[in-house]
Amino acid sequence: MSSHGTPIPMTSRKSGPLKGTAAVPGDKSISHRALIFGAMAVGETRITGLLEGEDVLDTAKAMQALGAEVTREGAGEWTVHGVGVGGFSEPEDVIDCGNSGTGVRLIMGCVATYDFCTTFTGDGSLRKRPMARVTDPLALFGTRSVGRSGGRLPLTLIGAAEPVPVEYQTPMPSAQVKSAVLLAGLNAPGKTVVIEKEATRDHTERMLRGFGAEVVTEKTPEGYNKITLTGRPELKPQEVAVPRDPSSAAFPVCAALIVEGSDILVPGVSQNTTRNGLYTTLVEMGADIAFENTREEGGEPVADLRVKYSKLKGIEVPPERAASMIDEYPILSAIAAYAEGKTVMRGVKELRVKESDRIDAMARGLEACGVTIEEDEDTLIVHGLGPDGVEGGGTCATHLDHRIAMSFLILGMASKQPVTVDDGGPIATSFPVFEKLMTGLGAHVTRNN
Ligand SMILES: O=C(O)C1=C[C@@H](OP(=O)(O)O)[C@@H](O)[C@H](O)C1
Ligand SMILES: C=C(OP(=O)(O)O)C(=O)O
Repeated sequence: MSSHGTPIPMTSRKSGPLKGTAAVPGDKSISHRALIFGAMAVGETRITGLLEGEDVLDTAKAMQALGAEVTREGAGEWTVHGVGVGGFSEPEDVIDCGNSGTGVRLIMGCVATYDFCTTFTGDGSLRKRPMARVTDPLALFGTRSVGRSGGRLPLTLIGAAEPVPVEYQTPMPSAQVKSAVLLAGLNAPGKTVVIEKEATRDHTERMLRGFGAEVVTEKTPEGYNKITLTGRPELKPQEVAVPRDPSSAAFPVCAALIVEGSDILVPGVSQNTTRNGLYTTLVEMGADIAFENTREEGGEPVADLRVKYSKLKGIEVPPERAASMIDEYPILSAIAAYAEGKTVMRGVKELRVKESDRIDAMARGLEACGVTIEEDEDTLIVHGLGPDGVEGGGTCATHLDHRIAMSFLILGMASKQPVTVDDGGPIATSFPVFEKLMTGLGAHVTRNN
């Protein structure tokens, strides 16, 4: 279900060998940022390959509400006439970010250092997610906020009239929190500093440099990342070619690994070390993946992945890898059911505050499909049943979470009984062509009404 629609139950069942090319859509993180930075540049930014998923479309609307001109020119082709740093105007209505944590948290950063008021809301999932992790550091700039208990949406930000620059160490590994602080720092004088203990995706830093801001990343003596941004730059419009999304690529890649006889090509998968933890993990599990034609696309290192059906073995995923594959744990836990032995995922408590509590959602759905799991606050362990051992047959609750929906639909492509999800609608937030793309490879996935 999208923010306001009716649920769309979907079912997948044992599929023939998957063959062909899986060209997944544009990267969600980079798409949000291309629109936001375009809106803050002076002049016309051109974007190609933009992900036209609901999350990103909500960010496009928000940029319009703040005064930028955002136009769709063709499939994935967009232009943004930016207003320059300091140029946003007070939105006339509530900003609805739908299902998107990235959208709402980055846009909170954008408006935090403007002398005006912005009210945010979102769908039933987003209204449950914690926002104090962003409003706390924004308060250091002088921004005030009033939200529901626990800092939940709907929430109003009263921007700082005379912002001061900030130095902040993020208490959890979060690119959204880091980015919110850096974005607020754009309209503050002087240098804003963010320190992160564990490296998280670095698209904000890379792209802001591309738009002409001064952003310096150094290592502290303890080995932490220290990012220093010089405020009030003039951002120059760019041509942004959005690379494909490695988090979406994970679904056809993992499907090919568990569906017998599969052999697919997944072009342009990011090798950015802040994003590619899943691929390292899959290789350790014994996946037959060839990384071909390594090159640069849209400022990101990418490779074409040739993926073949593989006998997987369970492993212990190093906790320090978590940030680089945080959105991929649901699909990893699904295919871990097909491995020999157990797959241990520790240091993953951030999964509990995503679109759903992803540890709980995966645990309950896997159990409904005959898989034994163990969990605690920060851990998920899946006991693999081997390539032919997964029963399936469950109906899995997706809790308005696209990655949970897609993970269970992939699970059902190799299980003995079909797997149903109660609502595949949220898939449109990040991967609107999922069903078409998977069907095109030979997978059996259908809507039930
Ligand atoms: O900055 C981003 O684009 C994102 C950061 C991550 O969230 P956290 O910052 O909450 O870890 C990730 O889960 C999300 O899908 C996208
Ligand atoms: C966590 C995710 O997104 P967001 O936080 O932007 O809602 C995701 O896409 O898996």
